[in-house]
Amino acid sequence: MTIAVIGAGSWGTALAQALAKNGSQVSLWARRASVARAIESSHRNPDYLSSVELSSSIRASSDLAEVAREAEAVVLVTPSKVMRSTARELSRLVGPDVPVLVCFKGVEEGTGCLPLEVLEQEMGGADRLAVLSGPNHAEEVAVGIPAATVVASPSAQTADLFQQLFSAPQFRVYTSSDAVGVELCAAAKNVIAIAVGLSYGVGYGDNTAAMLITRGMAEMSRLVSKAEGDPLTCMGLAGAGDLIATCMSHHSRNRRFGEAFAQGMTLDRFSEETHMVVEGALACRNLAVLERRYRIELPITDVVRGLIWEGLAIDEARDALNTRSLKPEFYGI
Ligand SMILES: NC(=O)C1=CN([C@@H]2O[C@H](COP(=O)(O)OP(=O)(O)OC[C@H]3O[C@@H](n4cnc5c(N)ncnc54)[C@H](O)[C@@H]3O)[C@@H](O)[C@H]2O)C=CC1
Ligand SMILES: O=C(CO)COP(=O)(O)O
Repeated sequence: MTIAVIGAGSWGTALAQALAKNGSQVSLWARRASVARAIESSHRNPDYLSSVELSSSIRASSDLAEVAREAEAVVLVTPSKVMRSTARELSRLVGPDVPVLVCFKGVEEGTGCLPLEVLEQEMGGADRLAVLSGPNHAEEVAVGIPAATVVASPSAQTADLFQQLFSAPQFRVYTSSDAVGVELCAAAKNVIAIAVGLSYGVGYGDNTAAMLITRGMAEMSRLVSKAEGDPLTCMGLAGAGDLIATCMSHHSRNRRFGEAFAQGMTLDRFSEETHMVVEGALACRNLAVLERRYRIELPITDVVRGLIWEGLAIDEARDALNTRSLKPEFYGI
């Protein structure tokens, strides 16, 4: 099949490579023409995963129309903040039955819409849409270190298609019908990873990290239940799996940002220096819409938002969490 991969950052590059190694012809869209040209001429992405030699079945271009024209399926790997504008542009370029897979992680600013909701509004056809998420650091997937992931879609046929396209001995792909659960876990876990990074950054220990991860799971479970996802998804690869990988791995930009922020780094400077996206920094704001809509408490998400965007001090954040009213462990789930 000919697959358009939209976004040539770390994850787009790794997924393009995975598809090409499985026999697909990949057309990779890079926002910057210089990156597309470099991939065409050297079979390496100069800015992301530059040590990985890319398959000759990957062609790159910065012209979205050229990349999308022949596509039999589309894989979206831009930052989440451009989900709607990208979907709108693609709706004019790809046919109404072309399957589309979301691989970015986040919810829409202002509306709290989940990615598949936004895509359905802009491109139509819920059954052709799917989301892929799991404990998958691009740096490891790109070099074939064993990993597993989940593809969720309202349509079993669409989930099966993407499962087939990506499955390899070193990359095990499960399917799920719970797209809502997978999308919410993907957005929420990045916020918790920032909290864990912050906690290590101020010198707290492994007990604190485990507390944040486990109570972060409670927040994810609350969100997923209220949004009528399947709470079991929180126990799976897209939930607990990705939460653990992101909170514990030094590959994680969210965790690294949290550590750096605790030591005085700003979000703008981190983004400028790394040229990488810190999805949790936006998600902590965007999830507040859902927190209000569902009348649930997301206390860790609240303090991360307070720290990054509202001038909350670390000591105030610690106290805000640890002086909450005492309650049974599984209250509100
Ligand atoms: N890196 C990873 O290991 C994984 C990343 N993801 C998700 O994939 C999505 C993309 O992240 P990465 O590939 O890691 O990117 P990255 O952080 O490695 O690089 C940023 C990418 O975003 C592009 N970009 C920046 N502003 C843009 C704009 N206005 N419009 C279009 N593109 C723009 C840059 O050109 C670059 O390709 C994020 O939602 C991330 O959470 C998901 C799983 C694993
Ligand atoms: O989603 C990821 C791993 O599954 C990547 O996490 P970071 O964006 O924190 O690097």
